[in-house]
Amino acid sequence: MQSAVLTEPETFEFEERSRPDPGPTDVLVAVGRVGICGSDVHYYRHGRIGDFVVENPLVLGHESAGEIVAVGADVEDVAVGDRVALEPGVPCFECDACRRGEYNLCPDVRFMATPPVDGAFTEYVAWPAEFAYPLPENVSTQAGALCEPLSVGLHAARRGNVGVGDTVLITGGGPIGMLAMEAARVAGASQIILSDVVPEKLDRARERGADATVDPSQEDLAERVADLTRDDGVDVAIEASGAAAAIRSTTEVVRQGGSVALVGLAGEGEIPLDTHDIINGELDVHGSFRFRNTYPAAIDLLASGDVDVEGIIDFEMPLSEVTAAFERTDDPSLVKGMITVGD
Ligand SMILES: NC(=O)c1ccc[n+]([C@@H]2O[C@H](COP(=O)([O-])OP(=O)(O)OC[C@H]3O[C@@H](n4cnc5c(N)ncnc54)[C@H](O)[C@@H]3O)[C@@H](O)[C@H]2O)c1
Ligand SMILES: C[C@@H](O)[C@H](N)C(=O)O
Repeated sequence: MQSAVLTEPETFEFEERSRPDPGPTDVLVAVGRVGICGSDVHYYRHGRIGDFVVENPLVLGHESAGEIVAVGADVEDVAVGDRVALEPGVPCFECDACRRGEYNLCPDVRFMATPPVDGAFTEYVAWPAEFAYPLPENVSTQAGALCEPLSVGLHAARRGNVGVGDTVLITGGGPIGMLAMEAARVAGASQIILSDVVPEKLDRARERGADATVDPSQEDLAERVADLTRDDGVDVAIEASGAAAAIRSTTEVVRQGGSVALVGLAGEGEIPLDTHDIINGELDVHGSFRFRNTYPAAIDLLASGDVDVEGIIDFEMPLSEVTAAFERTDDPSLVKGMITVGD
């Protein structure tokens, strides 16, 4: 099978590898679609994300879906021919985090496209059947692949305790912010404000249902939020930009007793937050790391049509053009690129 392998920064090489053999509890999936995530682009450009360093050739891509072509001897719940979305993080099931049910926090998680675990820019992937979720007929393979960033959004909305009638500010209109918006809406938010510094992202957010948008490079975010909320502040802020200024602003724009979900990763880990705002206002500030128990909900929401993920896709390109596709993601007006593998 053909695999696109990152051999050094900004270099994909195509390698002919043998198809993996599924273990007894695995499925073998013919990959159909793989989204390009910001972390893939970061590994491509820099060869590392923090402590995760690409020391050996690595297959990127962790937003994937495809069709099962073989199953291990002990697999019962899925079958050859099923189209499935692959949840990319497989935890150990033994550590304290796993036992608490917080399997996204498992220190031994094997997460696709995170060194040294290969991802899905390849023709076939063998993956535990438990982490392969069948897609109903009306959910496309593209949408199946985007269950992954949708899951990040769903987890953020859960971590931020978004509830019925809430006003929610989402900072950042990349794929995570756009899909956090979908998640906030289905969690019951009645007013969603999205901020970004790229005008096309703001247009896109309004087209996708944002009630108001703010460009913090052109106007004062806290003032706009005050205007939009009768000086109250938002109930929940979901930070999905990773920009230091946006992270800092979260505690200023949330109402007393409101909550903040921090998703975006800043280049620098330490960002000053106003602890007086947090203490005096009894703000709940939550980290939101990847996701847990979201794929079934994501697929149900896609099948019912309650959320849209396909509308964030700007382009699809074949695996053979993976380098050009990665280069194209530099355009800040684009939200999501996708790789087509196979037919
Ligand atoms: N916590 C997690 O589990 C998790 C998972 C996936 C991604 N992330 C992180 O979430 C963030 C968003 O991911 P993405 O893929 O959507 O990234 P992205 O880079 O595509 O989107 C970020 C958006 O933020 C905008 N932005 C920049 N400065 C801003 C500001 N001051 N105010 C508002 N918006 C601003 C950018 O224009 C861009 O549209 C990244 O930091 C990423 O590393 C975290
Ligand atoms: C969660 C996933 O999308 C993210 N890029 C990560 O590697 O953590």
